[in-house]
Amino acid sequence: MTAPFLKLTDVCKSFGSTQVLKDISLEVKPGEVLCLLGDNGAGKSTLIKVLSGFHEPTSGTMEVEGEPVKFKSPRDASDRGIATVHQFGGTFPLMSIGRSFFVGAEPKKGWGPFKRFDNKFAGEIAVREMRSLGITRITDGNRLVGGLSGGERQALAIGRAVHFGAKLLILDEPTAALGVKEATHVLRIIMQARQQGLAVILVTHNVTHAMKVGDHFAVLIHGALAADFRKGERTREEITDLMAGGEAMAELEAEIAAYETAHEGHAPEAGDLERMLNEK
Ligand SMILES: Nc1ncnc2c1ncn2[C@@H]1O[C@H](COP(=O)(O)OP(=O)(O)OP(=O)(O)O)[C@@H](O)[C@H]1O
Repeated sequence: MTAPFLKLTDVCKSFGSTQVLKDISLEVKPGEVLCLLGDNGAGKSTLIKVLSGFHEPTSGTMEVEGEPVKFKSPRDASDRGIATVHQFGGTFPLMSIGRSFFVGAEPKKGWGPFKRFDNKFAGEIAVREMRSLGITRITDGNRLVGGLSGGERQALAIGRAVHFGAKLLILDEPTAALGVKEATHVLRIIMQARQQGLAVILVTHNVTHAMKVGDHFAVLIHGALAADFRKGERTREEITDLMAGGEAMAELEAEIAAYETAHEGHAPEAGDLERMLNEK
């Protein structure tokens, strides 16, 4: 059996007295897509930030390839092969494709004071990496990133991550702003990354997209892992219900809190509680 690339055990994250992540235990293996699902405010972004070194967990452990890790910065996470791609690809609209691809790691040509950015090389590599992800329409690395479609920008960002040695790709809502065709293309790129043996964490609200590419699913509700299951173990309706259930429970909790505030800290009586539950 393949060993996990990343393993979390009882990871918690609090900000002051607010506990945002509660005892998260999860793993993702090479060549596997883990879909992280959850409603707004469930804790998905916070979990991504913990995984990518922006936040340190308050407690719990993380292991990468079997070794315990403590990320002090995003650099530490990227040094371990964890790359996060955000919704719009995190690329720079006014840069050329080649320059954007190599930001922070610019290839140089010439020597001494004559050293300069090797534009031709950068453009060729960027175009080649995008081509390997199925983007064949882009042949000129001098084109501006701003002129690319949303899907092409995602491909550029993913190609860049792969080129610089990512082993785990974290994709944050990569299809959210895209049309159907572009979204399908991005899903295809995810499948390709998976085939190349990368581990992928796909964060999405879209159950249909998740079901198309996911091998493994984790649903967060109020910062806790409400469900963790593999492909085929739940139907689309069950997954959608789970996510919607989280929302309804949140409303109920808010009603109970409001009741307690209005009744000098007294919890609702059984009858009142039953009425609230029946309204859900
Ligand atoms: N720095 C912080 N300080 C205090 N609370 C925070 C902080 N960051 C996040 N939270 C809270 O943690 C909860 C989870 O937020 P998070 O952004 O992780 O959710 P999410 O699932 O990514 O939501 P969305 O899908 O809307 O982006 C929210 O209630 C949020 O207000």
